[in-house]
This record gives sequence, C-alpha cells and structure tokens, in this order.
Amino acid sequence: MSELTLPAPAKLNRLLHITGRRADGYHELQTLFQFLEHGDILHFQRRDDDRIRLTPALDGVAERDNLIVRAARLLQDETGCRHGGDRRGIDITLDKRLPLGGGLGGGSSNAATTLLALNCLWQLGLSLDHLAALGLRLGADVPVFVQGHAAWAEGIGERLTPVALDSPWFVVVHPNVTVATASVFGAAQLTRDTPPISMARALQEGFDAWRNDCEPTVRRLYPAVAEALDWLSEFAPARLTGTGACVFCQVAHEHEASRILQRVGEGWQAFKARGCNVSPLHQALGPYDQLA
Ligand SMILES: C[C@](O)(CO)[C@H](O)COP(=O)(O)OP(=O)(O)OC[C@H]1O[C@@H](n2ccc(N)nc2=O)[C@H](O)[C@@H]1O
Ligand SMILES: Nc1ncnc2c1ncn2[C@@H]1O[C@H](COP(=O)(O)OP(=O)(O)OP(=O)(O)O)[C@@H](O)[C@H]1O
Repeated sequence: MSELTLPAPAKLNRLLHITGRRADGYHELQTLFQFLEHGDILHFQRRDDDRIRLTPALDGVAERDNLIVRAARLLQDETGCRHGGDRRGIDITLDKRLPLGGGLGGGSSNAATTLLALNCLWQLGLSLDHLAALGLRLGADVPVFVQGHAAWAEGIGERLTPVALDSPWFVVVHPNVTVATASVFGAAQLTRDTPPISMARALQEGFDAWRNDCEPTVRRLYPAVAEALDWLSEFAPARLTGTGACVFCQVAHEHEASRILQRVGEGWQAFKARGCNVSPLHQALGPYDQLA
C-alpha cells in the first residue's frame, strides 16, 4: 500500500469536570469524549526519501509546528527511519474543515490520523497503546483519537475507559472567535475543585446533569461564546466543548438539526453531525490488526 485517504473526526466533550491541578500546571479532568461524523480529511502518499511535506499550509501555523508534521517526525525519530538506510517519507494533503481553536480537537485528531496512517504506510507495526503514548507527547486529546472509542477520560484526558453513549444529532456552532486553551486553563477564576465522581454515576445522571466547568470562565473571557450559548439554548440545552469556542446542542432527529441550522445568523459557522462511539477513522481503517 502506498497511499491512504482517511478522516480526522471532531470530538465533543459531553461533560467536562476539572478536579484539580498538577504540580506541572496541567489540570486533572474527568470528561466524556464522543466523536462526530464530521471532520477533516487527510491524504497520504508514501515517498521513497525521508521528506515530510504538507499542503496546503495552515494560516498562522508554521509547518514545523503543525501537529501533522510533528506527529510524522515523532514517528520517524521513534522508529529510526530518518537518516538511516530505511528511509521513509510522506506527502500529506490536508482538507481542513474544523475550526482552529474550536474545542473540537481538530489538531489532535489530525495528529492521531497521521500516526495511524504512517504506522500502516511505513509498516511500523506499532500497537495502538504505543501510538497513544507517543500521541500524548503532542497533546492531551491525542490518545482518545488514537484509541478510537468514545470514552470516560481521567488524568489529563489520557486514562481512558471505553463507553457506549447515545448517538443523537448535534448542532455545533462556532461563533468565529479562537479560544486559546492555555488562556482558559490559566484564568484565575477557573473552578478547579469539582469533587471526582465515578463513571457509573456520570452515566446514570445523564445529559441533563452534564456540564462543562470551563463554561463560566469562557463566557466571561469570550462574550461571543456566551452569545452563541444563549442563542442555541433557545432551541435545546446548549453546552461548550473543551475550552470552546464551539458550542453544541443535541436533538433526536436530523430534521430538527436542519431546522436550527437554517436559523444560524451571518458571521457564525455551524454544522450538524451525528455522534458516534467508534471513531470514523477506525471505521475507515477497519479492524486495525489487519493493517498494522
Ligand atoms: C480541554 C480539552 O480539549 C478537553 O478535551 C483538552 O484537555 C485540551 O487538550 P489539548 O488541546 O490537546 O491541550 P494541550 O495542547 O495538551 O495543552 C494546551 C495547554 O492547555 C493547558 N492544559 C491542557 C490540558 C489539561 N488537561 N490541562 C491544562 O492545563 C496547558 O496550559 C497546556 O499548555
Ligand atoms: N493540524 C492542525 N490543525 C489544527 N490546529 C493545529 C494543527 N497543528 C497545530 N495546530 C495549532 O493547535 C491549536 C489548537 O488547534 P485545535 O484545532 O486542535 O484546537 P481545539 O479544537 O481547541 O482543540 P482542543 O479541543 O484539543 O483544545 C491551533 O490554534 C493551532 O495553532
């Protein structure tokens, strides 16, 4: 196999509690991750030299900082397939559909798709656990995209327990602001002391009780996000995903989602998508063992 085209889906945090802060400044979370049937598309074409090329460039992101390029370099370094006799390179084309800094995990998902694609194309034979551990070096959200199952996550998001959640339709609204994750986690007023709960209790309480501890802080720092939350709440209970800027609500049927989408005003972007428990990336790859 010399080329692959694969999705890099979005995620939602259907619940997000901040339960503490570690000595290194990172926050301890409890969150429910679910994937959406919507995201970026990446095309990979194997090269015979060791170059890594990505097109088109992302506005405001230097090539060496792009999580796709960083993931490819990390794999080259980890497996010694650069500067050695066994050279492996890649041409990558990115069809970017997810907003940057949207709380949908787009960059992390791009990195995970790259790790899995190159593991196949370069025939590295690394396990999902190994790839998830590598991915964690790139970002807290990368492991769940590598593992590919909706999950209850703890730690900084890397301790994952697979869960089966309901799969409603979601309307996701992006109020055209970019939220810097670090600005939210660094805010003095952020609540960091939610008592940890068990996964069973979180699942039993269900959607009505699910909330995102970042929401009050993001509302204060980014009034456009507060406006989007208030607008969407008129149709169905609205929540923030990650540290924003995207907000979402859930409905039972696609036509309800379409009806809400038609009302979205100018200046905001929005889409509808179904939630899913097996990542579209893993659905596309098929049983992973056969490809690794
Ligand atoms: C908020 C979530 O989207 C929930 O899924 C993620 O935890 C964020 O994950 P991410 O975007 O992959 O975040 P990273 O790139 O690892 O971290 C960006 C910055 O956010 C802060 N950060 C992130 C994750 C975390 N658990 N605690 C933090 O304090 C750190 O200041 C870090 O420098
Ligand atoms: N391939 C990439 N796609 C998107 N962002 C990237 C990529 N590579 C690097 N970045 C950088 O990462 C930042 C965060 O991007 P991302 O889209 O993952 O944010 P997010 O949706 O808020 O993620 P999260 O929910 O994990 O916080 C961007 O603002 C950008 O500077």
